[in-house]
Amino acid sequence: MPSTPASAPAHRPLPKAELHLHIEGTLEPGLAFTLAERNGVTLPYATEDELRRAYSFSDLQSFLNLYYALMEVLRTEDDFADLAHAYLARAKEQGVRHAEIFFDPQAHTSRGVPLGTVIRGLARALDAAPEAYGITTRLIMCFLRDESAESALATFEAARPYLDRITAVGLDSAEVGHPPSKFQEVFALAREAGLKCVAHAGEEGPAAYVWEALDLLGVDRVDHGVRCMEDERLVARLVADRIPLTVCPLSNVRLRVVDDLADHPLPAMLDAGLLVTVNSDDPAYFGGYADDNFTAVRDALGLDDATLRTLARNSFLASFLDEETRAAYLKELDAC
Ligand SMILES: Nc1ncnc2[nH]cnc12
Ligand SMILES: [Zn+2]
Repeated sequence: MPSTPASAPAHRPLPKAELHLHIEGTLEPGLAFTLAERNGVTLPYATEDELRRAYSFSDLQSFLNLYYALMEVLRTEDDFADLAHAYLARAKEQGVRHAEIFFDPQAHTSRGVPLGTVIRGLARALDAAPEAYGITTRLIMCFLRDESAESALATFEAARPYLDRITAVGLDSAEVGHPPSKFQEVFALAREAGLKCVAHAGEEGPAAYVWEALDLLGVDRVDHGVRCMEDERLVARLVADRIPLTVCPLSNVRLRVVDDLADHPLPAMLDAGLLVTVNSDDPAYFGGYADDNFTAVRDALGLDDATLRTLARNSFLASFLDEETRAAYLKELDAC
């Protein structure tokens, strides 16, 4: 059972950017019960402990089933603002200076929660973040790949009034059987609108999906991407084009993408020259936030301080920050 750290790391964490973080995946059991009570929702678990005992996953789908079910408690603008505030407070303790945050609009609109409620609630917390937590943020709107291409297109059209709040579009949810090619049209529209593009690819799905994300969706970053290591030509392409990969080590263990953290391909990915970053994915479910992932790979893989610094540096290099802010964060890292 995951044990979410109750307090800040004992050491002083390196300044870093979090680039792969689903805001809905930061819903801790305590907040889930608070919101359930506030909104008159009955959860199918009697206590927080009972809920935590459900956090034992056999694959991505088994996690997604619980992830979508718990979203039932998120109903109002205040709920989304509280969720984001809770994440930002944790992120600050973990040395996160910049966060590029995914949200899943279709998982809310399909339950009758208007898109504007989701975006306004999140935006309220993110607008307060520089002053309240010393964290800059961006929002990334993800399409659920196990929903239809038409649903993604309708979601993008509904989001047009809010595009000034959105930096990029992404692609997540159940990967196998839902290749990036299914979403070519909506990604083309997003690029036309000036948005950046990212996609989950090569988590459970094959290296071929990473090729499609690059060639058909024109992604600026690949989320997860660990299975690129099965295709030498693909690794060469990712290295040559300096395409960042947002790797999530604790997630990969919990969702059985790797058997054990000690077997994680992260060191081989770094050795291959890939622009790798370390991130937390759904930290409430996978047992750790950003710095917990850094600490876990340090301990399991024997990474030295220089390598951890490279990972922190990569996180800023791979971000969608403007050059001036990026340079300021890199300077802060160098001085740390
Ligand atoms: N690890 C993951 N992979 C795909 N979709 C997700 N949605 C939330 N977490 C995810
Ligand atoms: Zn993810």
